[in-house]
Amino acid sequence: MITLRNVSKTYHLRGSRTRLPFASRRDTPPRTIEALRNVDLHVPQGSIHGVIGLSGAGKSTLIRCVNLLERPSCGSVVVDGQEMTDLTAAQLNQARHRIGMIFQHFNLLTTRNVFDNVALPLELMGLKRAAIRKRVLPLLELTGLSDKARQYPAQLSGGQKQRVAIARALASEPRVLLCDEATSALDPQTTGSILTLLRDINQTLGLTILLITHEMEVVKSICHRVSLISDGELVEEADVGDFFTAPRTRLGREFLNDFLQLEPPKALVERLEEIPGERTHPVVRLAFSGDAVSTPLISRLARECGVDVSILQAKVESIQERTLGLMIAELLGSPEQTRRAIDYLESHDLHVEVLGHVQRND
Ligand SMILES: Nc1ncnc2c1ncn2[C@@H]1O[C@H](COP(=O)(O)OP(=O)(O)OP(=O)(O)O)[C@@H](O)[C@H]1O
Repeated sequence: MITLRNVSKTYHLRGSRTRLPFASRRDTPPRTIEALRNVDLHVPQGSIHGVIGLSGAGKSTLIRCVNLLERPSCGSVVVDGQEMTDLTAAQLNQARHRIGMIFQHFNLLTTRNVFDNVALPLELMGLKRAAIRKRVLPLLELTGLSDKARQYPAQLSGGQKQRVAIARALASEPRVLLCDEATSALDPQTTGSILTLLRDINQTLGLTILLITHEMEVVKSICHRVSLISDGELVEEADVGDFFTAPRTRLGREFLNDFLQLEPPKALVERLEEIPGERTHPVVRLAFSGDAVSTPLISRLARECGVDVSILQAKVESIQERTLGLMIAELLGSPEQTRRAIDYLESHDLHVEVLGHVQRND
């Protein structure tokens, strides 16, 4: 439904030279910022795809390139089979009816009530008042705003404002919804209700959703797939369950550890050595899902490999329909025994990451 191929975006900072003395302008190259570099992304129809990254990584630029609010410097943007970069201004206007967008700060018109905010895109499309009513009323129902139709944005909570924005984005019956940090201004409970609404819309209307966020909670709650953006490049892409089990990049692991708060104790981290020695034992991070969650693997590990397991931290997370177990543990035994223990865990589909090795105290 959305395909970006080799998309780059460079901003040229105009005016950065005009403040310089005239004689030096010629010798000072214009400053440029490469906000996106060679981005490839495919979001299939009906899926929810999250792009997560730190501030300044290029998330907003990326999502704005999809509906050409930002025109890419090069590359191809195909939405619903249409190459967006080839369209004339009038064609682009038409194409944007098929691409709804919501924003962090809602962008509602303060002088219009809820009904009229939702009606706005339909008025711009030239629909008659009766046809507009026919579209708007079910949308107010869908977003839980039927009793707020005559209220103005100033009379609404943040969550209600975002519901209005969602209803407005859906008014032109888009095939795609772009969400630009849609829950970042909301408290956790309201965030939850907006995410539930987005998931319902995705399921009932089959709407394809591309969202950008810096919150792992958003990715965990509703996304099917996730991409990680860093310095304008997509550095990792995975199914959400796989990403939470075993992120492949250092940045991915940092996001996950921050979110799960699952780190070995600080005193232990200070003693961690990279290279194993004769008298060290490994500290491991284990991630397991599916059958492994309910299997007594740790006691079997002790029985079958002869190692003791000292659990430092453990957690069970629900990632949509999947249960994910996470643990940080020391494997206590000889180098041969702990090697066998890691092989045993991997053969039972656990993801094992050796965080380092600590000297034995005995
Ligand atoms: N209109 C612009 N002109 C010049 N530089 C820009 C413009 N918009 C964004 N940038 C720069 O491009 C880079 C990526 O910005 P972008 O807003 O896409 O990041 P982001 O990941 O959305 O950040 P945040 O989460 O803080 O909003 C940054 O270095 C930013 O300063």
